[in-house]
Amino acid sequence: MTSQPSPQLWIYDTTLRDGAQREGLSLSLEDKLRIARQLDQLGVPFIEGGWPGANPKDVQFFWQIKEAPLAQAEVVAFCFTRRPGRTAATDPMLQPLLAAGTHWVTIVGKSWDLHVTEGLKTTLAENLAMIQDTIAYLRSQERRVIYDAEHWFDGYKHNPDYAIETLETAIAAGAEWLVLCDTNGGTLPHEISQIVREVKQRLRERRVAQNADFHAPLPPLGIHTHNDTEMAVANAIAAVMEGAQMVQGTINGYGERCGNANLCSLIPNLQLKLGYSCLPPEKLTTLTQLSRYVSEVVNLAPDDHAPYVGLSAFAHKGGLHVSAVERNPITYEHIQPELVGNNRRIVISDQAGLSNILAKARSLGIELDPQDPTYRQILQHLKNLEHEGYQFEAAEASFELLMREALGQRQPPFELKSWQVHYHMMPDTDPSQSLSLATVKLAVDGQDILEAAEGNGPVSALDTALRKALVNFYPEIESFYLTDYKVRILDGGSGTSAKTRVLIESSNGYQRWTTVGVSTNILQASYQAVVEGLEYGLLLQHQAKVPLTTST
Ligand SMILES: CC(=O)SCCNC(=O)CCNC(=O)[C@H](O)C(C)(C)COP(=O)(O)OP(=O)(O)OC[C@H]1O[C@@H](n2cnc3c(N)ncnc32)[C@H](O)[C@@H]1OP(=O)(O)O
Ligand SMILES: CC(=O)C(=O)O
Repeated sequence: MTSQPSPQLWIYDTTLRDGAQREGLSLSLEDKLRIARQLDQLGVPFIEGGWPGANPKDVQFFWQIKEAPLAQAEVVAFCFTRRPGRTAATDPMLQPLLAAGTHWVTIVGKSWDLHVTEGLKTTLAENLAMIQDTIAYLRSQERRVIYDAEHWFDGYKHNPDYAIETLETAIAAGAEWLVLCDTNGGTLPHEISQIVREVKQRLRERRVAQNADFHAPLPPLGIHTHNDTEMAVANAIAAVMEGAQMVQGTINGYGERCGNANLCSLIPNLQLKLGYSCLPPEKLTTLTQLSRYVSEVVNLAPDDHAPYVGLSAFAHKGGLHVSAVERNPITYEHIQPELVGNNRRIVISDQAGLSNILAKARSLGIELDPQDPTYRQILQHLKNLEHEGYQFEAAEASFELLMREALGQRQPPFELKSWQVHYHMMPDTDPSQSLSLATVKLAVDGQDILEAAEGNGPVSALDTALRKALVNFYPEIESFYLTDYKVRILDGGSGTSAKTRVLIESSNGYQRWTTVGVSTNILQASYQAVVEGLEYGLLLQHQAKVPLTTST
């Protein structure tokens, strides 16, 4: 039996145009070029680069792409129809569009009569003329045209005959794709299905009415959805199930208001669940990397809980889940994480069972004997510490140290004898000018060291004093730095004597690790997290990471 080839869908990415309409997201020219090249590598066939003429950056983007073309993707330039009362050939917006020099252009036009009369302040007939004139002019200039029917679904609900007429006009003028847009994002999947079905039927019926062949091909339909009802992905899928062949969306769902259809969810849904061909399968495995790359470039924290590509998308925390996943991953995973370039993670917390400990140990390179009572003891110790306020799911470095200690394989690089911090604040002075002084007394290999350092806060003074004391013994400490410092009050009801949790993220420039400290004294909690951060960094750096072994 021969298998059917997967039906092809055309992915149209609009991260660089509609994605950039998200509040709080701003792309430089360099950012746009970098993202375009990554999308090209991913195998996305259409990349909407921007609106040439709307701003200088978008004009430059297309120049740069002309200088150094992409490997495979079509870069598309976006624009609206000519304005009322002009001709396309003389409309100032269409000249920069042509100057962008792309093969494909996308023209957005009005479908909703209300928008024509209220938004454009023109007549329904003039709107049809704007669509016709603009597309025909661009065709005469040898451009291929994708027609974005703005507010399609709202327009169709209010005045279906007029909405259909706008599409007929776009077809007659030479549009090669008709993209139905849920611009306000308020449509639900069942409405999308019904309207797309009706549109196909009505376009065919009009052909018959015009004595044309009912079966003669119509331009294929596309879908462009917004997420105002959290339905953008579902709505795009509903349209595809009714025959839409182009799917517009953005990486990580960035976009105006609540965003656009998230391609990082949509593509795997279409390809892995519904059997459509969107990207080469080997490219799909780079989707997670691309999602994180784009969030890095746009400087927005990645959504850890994003389906498919989020850090937690395949993270297992509950002991029962981990136990089952260890036996067979499909028990709690809907796909293999590797298919989208993600990976399984086991989270350590008070929700853990022995399976979490064993799995975490394995990820550290140790095969444990499940019968060894030490692991039950580690689990109990972990649960007791979490009860006191520790949080190990965010501090895996501290958990590894805890596990090494329980296995008798922790070798602290120094012994603390004592430490003190003084905070010096003069009345009426700028707090940023105040100074803290820390002194630490340590022993390394039996040698006592006394060191002091100043800092603009007590934690920074303590951190600096520790480093000064240790740097002669461990010069690599100079490459360590703190990348994040988070404080959480655990029992606010206790006022100033509340218990505090401090999480510290450290880095050596190419690895990051997080440690935790808990105390009623914020300095003690910070000290604990700082010291474990230094110890873990040394463990990594020295490769003194002696493989752990079972103690039995
Ligand atoms: C659904 C979408 O996401 S569409 C894309 C929306 N994206 C953006 O708007 C971002 C880029 N936009 C811009 O930089 C600017 O808005 C520009 C350069 C396009 C236009 O700027 P301006 O000329 O100052 O106009 P403004 O932003 O106030 O928009 C209103 C004008 O657009 C016209 N207009 C709106 N939609 C259309 C359309 N589909 N076809 C033709 N003209 C339109 C209005 O009639 C109005 O024209 P008027 O000022 O002559 O009455
Ligand atoms: C074209 C577009 O971005 C929209 O209608 O939402």
